[in-house]
Amino acid sequence: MQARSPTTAPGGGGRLSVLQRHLTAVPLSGQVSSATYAPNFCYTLDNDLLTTEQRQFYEENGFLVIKNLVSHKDIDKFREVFERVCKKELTAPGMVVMRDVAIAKSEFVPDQKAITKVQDFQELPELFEYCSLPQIVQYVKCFTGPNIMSMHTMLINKPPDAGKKTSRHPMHQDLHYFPFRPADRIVCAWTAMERIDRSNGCLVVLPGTHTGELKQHDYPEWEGGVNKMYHGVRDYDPSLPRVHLTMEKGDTVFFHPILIHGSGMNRTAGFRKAISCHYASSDCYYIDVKGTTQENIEKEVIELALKRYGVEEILLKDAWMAKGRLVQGERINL
Ligand SMILES: CCCC(=O)SCCNC(=O)CCNC(=O)[C@H](O)C(C)(C)COP(=O)(O)OP(=O)(O)OC[C@H]1O[C@@H](n2cnc3c(N)ncnc32)[C@H](O)[C@@H]1OP(=O)(O)O
Ligand SMILES: Nc1ncnc2c1ncn2[C@@H]1O[C@H](COP(=O)(O)OP(=O)(O)OP(=O)(O)O)[C@@H](O)[C@H]1O
Ligand SMILES: O=C(O)CCC(=O)C(=O)O
Ligand SMILES: [Fe+2]
Ligand SMILES: [Mg+2]
Repeated sequence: MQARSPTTAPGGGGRLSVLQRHLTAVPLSGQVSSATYAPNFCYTLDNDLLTTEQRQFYEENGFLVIKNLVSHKDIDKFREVFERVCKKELTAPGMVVMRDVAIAKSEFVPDQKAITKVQDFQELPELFEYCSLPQIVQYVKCFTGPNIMSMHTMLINKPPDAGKKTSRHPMHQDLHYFPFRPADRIVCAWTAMERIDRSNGCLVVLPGTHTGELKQHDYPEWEGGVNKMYHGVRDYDPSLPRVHLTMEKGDTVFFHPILIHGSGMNRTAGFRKAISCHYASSDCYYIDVKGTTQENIEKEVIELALKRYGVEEILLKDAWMAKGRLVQGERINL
């Protein structure tokens, strides 16, 4: 097992509580020397899986790519299930099948290929299997701790751009959608279902932005239209370095919910596929987003719930409470 050496936390300020937490840190199994403590780590928890270098990388950058984590066999299975969902051979309560706005608002008769994403598949065991894969969950635990809930599930099928650049996903922070905290105990696992690079719209991240605050999000002013609820960060420093994550089939990136990220347009003829799950520690607690920057997304979710299910008087947190599922450990608050 590797010894954890102290490292410098990014961002600087606001680390007092983190420090206090680590002053009472438990030594890692088998070792009692001070080298086993990680006094300045706050975005990762002590664990037996990540190397010091991997922990340090996530602490500083807010993401970590693990190569070849999901087998091609599993991915091929998820792809087949997705195709059956598109053909309406499979369905599940709460699952949302979404078309790209350019297709949804055109005269084009949509076939199965018109689907841009399937969301909330927590009741479809054939896809939810992804969220329970032991090799994913063991990494998730390094960020959330042992009580793990899946909160948000997506299979993204980024279509060939219809010419209006609507296949892009604007730069955003996932925490904008989440009425639960603390942010550091939330993590997304996102697995490439094929080779993904700049040509088909890979993930683009602004390393280190996870140390910042949740920012105001609105619809970007894009001429060609924007997909429903694809809010973007109103303003971020455009001079910040961006990293394009080229990934091979099965590679998985774990990232922090405050990390600013998006994805580019798909310039190829293929449908770029990725599957993802956002996890949170069940120790997280719900917050009231009234009076915060998240009020605008709550309003849209409430409107949609009314339109789709006829439900009134719900809060953003009620929607999340309904779709969260325990993956490991004990369900505590969420
Ligand atoms: C960490 C989380 C990050 C994220 O998840 S960000 C993205 C979150 N986005 C969502 O959750 C949206 C999920 N999608 C949906 O709820 C539905 O697909 C959506 C957009 C409401 C459409 O619902 P359906 O009833 O299935 O579709 P429909 O064909 O009957 O159309 C109803 C009205 O909606 C419009 N629509 C359909 N797809 C759209 C799209 N992609 N973007 C914008 N508008 C869209 C459609 O044109 C129609 O509008 P109208 O009523 O004719 O004015
Ligand atoms: N005009 C724009 N306004 C807002 N966001 C944009 C704009 N153009 C691109 N983006 C967003 O920036 C991110 C990455 O875009 P970027 O231009 O770096 O990559 P790309 O379009 O995939 O590839 P390339 O740079 O090779 O054209 C995506 O999230 C995309 O949605
Ligand atoms: O383009 C993608 O696959 C990522 C989309 C994304 O970041 C999101 O849905 O939150
Ligand atoms: Fe995102
Ligand atoms: Mg571009």
